[in-house]
Amino acid sequence: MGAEAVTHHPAVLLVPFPAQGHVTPMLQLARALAAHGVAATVAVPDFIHRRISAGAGVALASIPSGIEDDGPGPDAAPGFAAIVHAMEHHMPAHLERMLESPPPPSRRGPAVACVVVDVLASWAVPVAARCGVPAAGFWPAMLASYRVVAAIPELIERGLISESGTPISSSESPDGDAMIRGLKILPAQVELRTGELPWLVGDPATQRSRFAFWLQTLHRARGFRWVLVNSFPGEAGADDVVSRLARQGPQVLPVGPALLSGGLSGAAAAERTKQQQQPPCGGNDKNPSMWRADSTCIGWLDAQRAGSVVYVSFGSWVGSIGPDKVRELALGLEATGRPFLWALKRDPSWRAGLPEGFAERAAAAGRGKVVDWAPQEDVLRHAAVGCYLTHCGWNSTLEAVRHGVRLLCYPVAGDQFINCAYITGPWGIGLRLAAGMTRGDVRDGVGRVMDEDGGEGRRLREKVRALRERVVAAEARRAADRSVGAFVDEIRRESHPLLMQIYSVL
Ligand SMILES: O=c1ccn([C@@H]2O[C@H](COP(=O)(O)OP(=O)(O)O[C@H]3O[C@H](CO)[C@@H](O)[C@H](O)[C@H]3O)[C@@H](O)[C@H]2O)c(=O)[nH]1
Repeated sequence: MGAEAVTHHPAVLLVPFPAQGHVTPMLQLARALAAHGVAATVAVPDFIHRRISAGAGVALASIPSGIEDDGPGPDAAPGFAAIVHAMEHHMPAHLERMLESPPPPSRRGPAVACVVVDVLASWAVPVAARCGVPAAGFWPAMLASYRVVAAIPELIERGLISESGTPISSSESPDGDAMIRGLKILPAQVELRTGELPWLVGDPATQRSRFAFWLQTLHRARGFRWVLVNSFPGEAGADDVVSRLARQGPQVLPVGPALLSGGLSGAAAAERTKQQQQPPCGGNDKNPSMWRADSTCIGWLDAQRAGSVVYVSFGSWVGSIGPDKVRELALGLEATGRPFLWALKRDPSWRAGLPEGFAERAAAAGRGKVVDWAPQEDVLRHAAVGCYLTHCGWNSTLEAVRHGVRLLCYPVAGDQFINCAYITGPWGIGLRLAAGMTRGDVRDGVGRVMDEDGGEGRRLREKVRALRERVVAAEARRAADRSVGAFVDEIRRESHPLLMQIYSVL
């Protein structure tokens, strides 16, 4: 059987975790790889495949998941347990068939030189190993949060957490909220409590199962030759973290600014950098969204004063903060007297807390707008937006930095506490709301972030603009581009004409 000649364009199959905050950066990574001559295919579960397009230069493949598509809005997204079940029990056989089936001659594609697996989609690592294809990890979040997860064995060994991930009280911290700073896992100026570790989500049973998920992920991550991280040089302590991790295992390659530039290299990146240095409102990057964004948002923003609007969103994949907090947030927004745009899922667990007639009242007064799903990148680049009240998801954080928007943080789960610690600590680009969030906290927090007279708001704005300059700077982009290039060179060297083949269309 004569295999079709393998060109010098190695084929890479990318497998994201199926949530918006993971699919978006994986598509950006695919574009960055394509810009380096890679034939990139992103393989997503069927229920996502139906909703998105990959963009020029990148192919999209569908993996049957066994998950029913329940509806058009973000409220219909499957939960963590359903996703894990599909990933562990339904999708592996399909991926294996994809990697192993000899394609018909008419649909033959190039050999798969590498499978790039979202660290949270570690189910694909054993599949790649069975098929003899090397695996690289992709961490779509900050390097620091990767480091905290990678430190789980150390945290257990030092007695800070139990074998099931629960924080342990000690004489130094009787409440069990010991600072992990002393372990130098994070830079000294970043404060994270053990109660804010990424697996402590939900009730104790959920926390234990999340921790078991992480242990399994860490075990499988040993199969990675490289880990590509969606970080950037402005991340305090990043160099130290990279060298610590390199001593432990896979080569860590920070590729963040390349993703921010949408996968451009060379002259194109330089041109984009010039555009980015214009005031916000300039760019035109598409954020491939799983749901249709409310098209009236931008017109509404056009009618608001520059820097006057509070944008509120808790991302795509965060459990509800509960009706009481939603209510306090709504009343707090009203109490600010400022216009607001709130992306709030139609899911009853989020909407139940809204005071009766809240959205209608705000709309009638021309003061506020509540939508299911906003065109977030376009919103954040709009001159009317002066503050983003955020859950601190990593993509949202990057997007706010990219467009120079100050943050008011209400982290809810996972890596969001770590991101928040950077935002409010070393970067100084936002403030944090108290966990007990009352309407007064919201009113005062928004007031402080947007205050121009007292200086606090001005200081935050200067800091976010300075960070933005560092992140979009040509040198930062070149560094990320070099990381992507080095990775592509390695897989190009290692790829072999007789490696497995995949369907070119799948
Ligand atoms: O109305 C909306 C709301 C969100 N978005 C987009 O959705 C993405 C949300 O991503 P992110 O801010 O990272 O939040 P999540 O989707 O909740 O992401 C999950 O994955 C991230 C990456 O691992 C983690 O940092 C988060 O904590 C985790 O909740 C961003 O690109 C937003 O622009 C919209 O387009 N419209």
